[in-house]
Amino acid sequence: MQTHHAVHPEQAEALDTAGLRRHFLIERVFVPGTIQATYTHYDRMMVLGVAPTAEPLRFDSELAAAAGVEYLLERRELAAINIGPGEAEVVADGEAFRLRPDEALYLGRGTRDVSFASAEPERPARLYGVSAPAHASHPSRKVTAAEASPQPLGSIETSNKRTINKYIHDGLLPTCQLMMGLTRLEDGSVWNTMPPHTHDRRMEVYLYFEMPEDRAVLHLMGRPEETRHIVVRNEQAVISPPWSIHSGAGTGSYAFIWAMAGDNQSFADMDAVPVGALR
Ligand SMILES: O=C[C@H](O)[C@@H](O)CC(=O)C(=O)O
Ligand SMILES: [Zn+2]
Repeated sequence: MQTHHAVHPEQAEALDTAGLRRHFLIERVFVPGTIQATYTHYDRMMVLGVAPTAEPLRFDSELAAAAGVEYLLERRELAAINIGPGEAEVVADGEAFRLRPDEALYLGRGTRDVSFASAEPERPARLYGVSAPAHASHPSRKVTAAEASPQPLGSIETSNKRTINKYIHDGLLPTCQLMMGLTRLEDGSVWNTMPPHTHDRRMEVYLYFEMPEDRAVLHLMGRPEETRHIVVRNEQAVISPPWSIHSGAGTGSYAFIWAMAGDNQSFADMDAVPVGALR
């Protein structure tokens, strides 16, 4: 398990490229046949890359130990989206969920025994998950792509034509903290979240994916008046501290999964930053 501590903006502004990458980039989210875990001290959000091959995978005791409990979800909730290519079979306390690519799963606090399998090991599933502390137990459930109410956003003129899908949010199902969605850019569109925003009340993590190996996203972070960039490649995640913008331009199109935890669950609670205010 990797640990990422919380960084003050004054420290971040003094970092070089390697330092920014060490603190904010999760370089290897998926390793076939394993569960990769990153513990962040931003709202204690955990980032999980679950990549079952022939054998089902379970959370090991190291993860529960990191949270100081007997089993990982004893005092936590979890949300995950299957990024494919194959279907996933998740069994949570005896309840089976089959997830096609672009389907999500929410597991409530108190879910003790969870196993993740690929329905066809030669076409494995990969589940990208986030977990945050939870004060109450809400029902576990699957969320389909249609339920995520795809919403078109942006335009060709501003190179940001994309569809935002909201999978985990309070309009659809109750969670304690977690919000999660998937935004997919159209061919030829490269910008996400420009004009950018901050939301000091919630941290956010982006997983960039659906990119060929030679593609990159120049992810923008930092206080609006002190921006920096991190070059992010396929299936890498980047942590956005509460004081930071989180935006990016790709050398081609891509998709990204955004996930948040913190003080409120109102998607519209953002502090917009006009382009003219960026430095
Ligand atoms: O706080 C919300 C997030 O930053 C994302 O939802 C932004 C996003 O999906 C997009 O602009 O496409
Ligand atoms: Zn945001």
